[in-house]
Amino acid sequence: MVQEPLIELEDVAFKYDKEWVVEHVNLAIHKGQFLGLVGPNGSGKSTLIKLMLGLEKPNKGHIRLFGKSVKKFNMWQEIGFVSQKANSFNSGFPATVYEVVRSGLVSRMSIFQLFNQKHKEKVYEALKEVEMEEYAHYSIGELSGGQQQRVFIARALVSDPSLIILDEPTVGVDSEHVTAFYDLLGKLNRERDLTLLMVTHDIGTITSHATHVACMNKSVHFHGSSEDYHDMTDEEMSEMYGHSIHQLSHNHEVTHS
Ligand SMILES: Nc1ncnc2c1ncn2[C@@H]1O[C@H](COP(=O)(O)OP(=O)(O)OP(=O)(O)O)[C@@H](O)[C@H]1O
Repeated sequence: MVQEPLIELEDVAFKYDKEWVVEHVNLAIHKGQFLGLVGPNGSGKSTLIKLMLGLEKPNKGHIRLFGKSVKKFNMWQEIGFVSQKANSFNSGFPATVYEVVRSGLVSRMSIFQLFNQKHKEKVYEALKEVEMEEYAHYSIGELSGGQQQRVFIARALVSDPSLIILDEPTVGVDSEHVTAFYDLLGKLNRERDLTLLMVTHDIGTITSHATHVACMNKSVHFHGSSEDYHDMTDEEMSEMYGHSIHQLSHNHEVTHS
């Protein structure tokens, strides 16, 4: 039996005002995939994520999560979200790493439930998965950008989601820690069978970690395996990214002109 996609977009279009920012998007993300969503600035990637999370409503088309229309979807504990703004705490922010991760459990609990020993174990399990156990009692603001993002992955993991969506999570992460961050995501994808959707500008890095790549510029111009993405010609790449971007080399590192 073919499994239903965890996320499915069918001919989705959206505009904030008069101009369409997302057009004719068809995209399916299946269980076990690690999909990198790339595209130039302003190409609609974050908007697409907002549509998937039900934060904006499409003007046209259909969005299904776990086989259900996003309008009726209520299993939000199945979807974790890590944003690019997560790592912006200053050093005085009054929460420990433990408290930040534990807050990921709140949506699962009724207001009458108290945090118990089981919840404590779950928090430590999640911290262990991101190799941040020994930082449990540090203030979140004391940590580096890369460490804070690991804590936010733990916060997303603590409610045992099937899917985590990340919107440019490496913004603010030192370049020497970016690879380790991608390695962690790759490990969670393979060993925990966690499905990942990640918006990123790190075109070179994402293709060596993600199983699939989707490139968008209002609509999706390419969606396939990372291997197929590597096989694209320079002409196909330039066409997709438009004239404001020059391809520097065939490993798909691009720069803006
Ligand atoms: N709240 C909003 N109201 C009006 N227009 C918006 C809003 N948010 C985004 N836009 C516009 O929609 C278009 C798509 O923006 P979006 O942030 O989705 O692109 P993006 O691909 O995520 O960009 P980036 O890579 O720079 O983060 C842009 O032209 C942007 O200016």
